[in-house]
Amino acid sequence: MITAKGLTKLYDGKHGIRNIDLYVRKGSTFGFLGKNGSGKTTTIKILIGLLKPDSGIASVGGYDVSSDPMPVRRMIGYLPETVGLYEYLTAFDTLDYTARLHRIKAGDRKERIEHILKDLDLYDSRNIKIGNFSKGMRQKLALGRALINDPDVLFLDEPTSGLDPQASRNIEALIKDLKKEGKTVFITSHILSEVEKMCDSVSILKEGTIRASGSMADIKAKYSSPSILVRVSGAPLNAEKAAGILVSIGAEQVEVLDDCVSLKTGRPEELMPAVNRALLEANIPVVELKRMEPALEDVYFKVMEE
Ligand SMILES: Nc1ncnc2c1ncn2[C@@H]1O[C@H](COP(=O)(O)OP(=O)(O)OP(=O)(O)O)[C@@H](O)[C@H]1O
Repeated sequence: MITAKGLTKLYDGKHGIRNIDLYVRKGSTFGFLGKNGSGKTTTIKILIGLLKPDSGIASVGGYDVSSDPMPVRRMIGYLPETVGLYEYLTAFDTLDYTARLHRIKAGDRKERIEHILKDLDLYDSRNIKIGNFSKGMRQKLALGRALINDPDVLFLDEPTSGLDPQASRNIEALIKDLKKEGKTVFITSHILSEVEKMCDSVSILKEGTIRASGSMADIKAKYSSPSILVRVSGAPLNAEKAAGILVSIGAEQVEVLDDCVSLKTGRPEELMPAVNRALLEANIPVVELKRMEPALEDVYFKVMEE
């Protein structure tokens, strides 16, 4: 649905993006990760036709973004990183204004706007001026604006940035619903736990180039490994003691976390009986012993270190 080949855009011969290749499957949710200034917004702006690349090609829904921008514009919705809303307009009028810009017919406009306001849980606030809206309400309304033309593809630049946990969770749920409706969603975010829950695949940018890409499962398998978590009683002394014992039986990357010891291993099932046995022999009571899956955060920091 979204493809990019060799996208390069340098602002001053140095900063920007270099040779970006992307592929986002129709109906999937894609996470685009990277530090501040790594080039996420630049890439999004090129993909939606707001910025011309120095070289490379991008297409959305099979249409070349540079040479065929109109069908691309019709099929996309964009939530910018910085949301600009008119403070003196109401929520309804904000969406009405955007609907008119999209030339949505007068007869369809009211129904479409009300449908979106209900979906976003903003219907009761439809006649309130934006100047009185909280940050979470503004973000939801901006998302509503991006949805007004019922786009097949959504580009969301940091959709939950600066929101409280409840507002973030609401946006997250909305994004999951969009995926269920079959929409393709391209998200940038610094909140890795959210990306992990929402996205099917990710690319990680560093200094303008992609350093890692793949499905969530593939990228975790490539850049991280599962771990074993052992909770012992009698912490902290026993936890420290347990860590020493685990190192002595050949465990790697052993870490003490309060009353738990974590160790990374590519073969947790094989190692778990040996861990249990060694701690029992040392008279350290094991309260819990379980396999932990790698987190996207582990992958991200590993890629950043390389
Ligand atoms: N209009 C511009 N003129 C000059 N340099 C720019 C411009 N826009 C972006 N840059 C530079 O290009 C690089 C990439 O910026 P970009 O905004 O794409 O990063 P980002 O990953 O979206 O960052 P953030 O996470 O902070 O939003 C940065 O070094 C930035 O300073």
